[in-house]
Amino acid sequence: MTSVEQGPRPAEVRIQHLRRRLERLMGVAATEGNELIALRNGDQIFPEMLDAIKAAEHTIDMMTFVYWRGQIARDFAVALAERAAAGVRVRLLLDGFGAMRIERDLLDRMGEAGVRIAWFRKPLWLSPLKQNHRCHRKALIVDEHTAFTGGVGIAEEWCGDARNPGEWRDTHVKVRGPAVDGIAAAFSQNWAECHDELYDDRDRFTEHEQPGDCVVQVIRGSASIGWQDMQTLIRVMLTSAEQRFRLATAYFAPDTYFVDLLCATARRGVTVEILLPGPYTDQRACRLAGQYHYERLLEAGVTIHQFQPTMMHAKVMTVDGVASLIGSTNFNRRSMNHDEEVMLAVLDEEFTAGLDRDFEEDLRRSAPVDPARWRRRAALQRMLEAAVLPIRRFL
Ligand SMILES: O=P(O)(O)OC[C@H](O)CO
Repeated sequence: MTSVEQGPRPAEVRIQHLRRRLERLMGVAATEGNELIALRNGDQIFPEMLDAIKAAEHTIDMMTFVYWRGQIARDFAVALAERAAAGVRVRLLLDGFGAMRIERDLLDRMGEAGVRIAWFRKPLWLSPLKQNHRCHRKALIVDEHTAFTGGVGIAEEWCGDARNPGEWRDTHVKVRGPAVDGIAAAFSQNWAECHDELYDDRDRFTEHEQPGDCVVQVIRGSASIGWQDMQTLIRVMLTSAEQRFRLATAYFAPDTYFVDLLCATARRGVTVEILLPGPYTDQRACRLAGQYHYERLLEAGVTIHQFQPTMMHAKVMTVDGVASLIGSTNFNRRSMNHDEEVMLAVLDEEFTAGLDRDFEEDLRRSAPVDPARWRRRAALQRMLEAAVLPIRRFL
């Protein structure tokens, strides 16, 4: 680890060191020549995804944790069904828990059009041991050369531009280039568990072009007992930070290891900024589990900001303005221990600067948690924080 006292090194040197560190510790080669476009909120995300689906000529693979209701849920179903009816191979992988609220008629319509739909670990069909391990990845891969991943779910909550509580704040990314393979593999890994057919003659397996400049490593997290790759990835990013570590997450409920690591990172002089949901969150127990740790984090110098206009649902981390993580992983035990996840490690100053600008814009619509006021919080709040401790490993 480089000590903060040594001062900043040129960005390209840090990027190269971080790249090699990640490649050797994760065992996954980074790819070059990727074009990445960050998409902010449903207004940008959904039209891009739907346009890509409508332009598909060979294959569409889509996986999602949330597939709920609303016009956007219908728009996706209609677009997928239309392409399947036109002869494109369309595969849709739905998490058996997260997508339970999908409307029956949409499933029927897609099925009749030829969309191959598979359910990942439908709760009642499984042993209790597997039910805790969900498919939380969000990925869309079109014609093997364009992919999307990030935080978005397919539901009306994600529509709009985070203007009010009905429009959640999220970030997704559109990827072209060799990194698409890693995202496609995240789909294939989970699809293989649920379906006999892994590929067919509509998969062309053609080479990727290099349409951009981004270096990207694609990391998959899988349910396991013991230490997980997703934990290693975040640990490397935190321990590599020399100046600034930023985290935006929907669900903040880490184990004590990661709380300690955040504190240690701040204590060695790195600016650690955390952006979390404020008054609007759909999982209060998870928020309480995270709030249990606020006092220690604030004492260590970590700043915590709560997003005010609506639910903050993005899953983004940036390091020193040179590298970023974006994907499906929340900063909680569920993402780091229990669920299938996919995260892009992007080693690129320009892309990271865009995410940092978004972060700063979000901060302007957030309220900081004041350490002195937090220490004086109500006894009831403290009791609620303690009350969720027994279930925190599932949050
Ligand atoms: O799990 P996420 O981060 O995809 O968010 C969806 C929520 O679980 C819905 O409650």
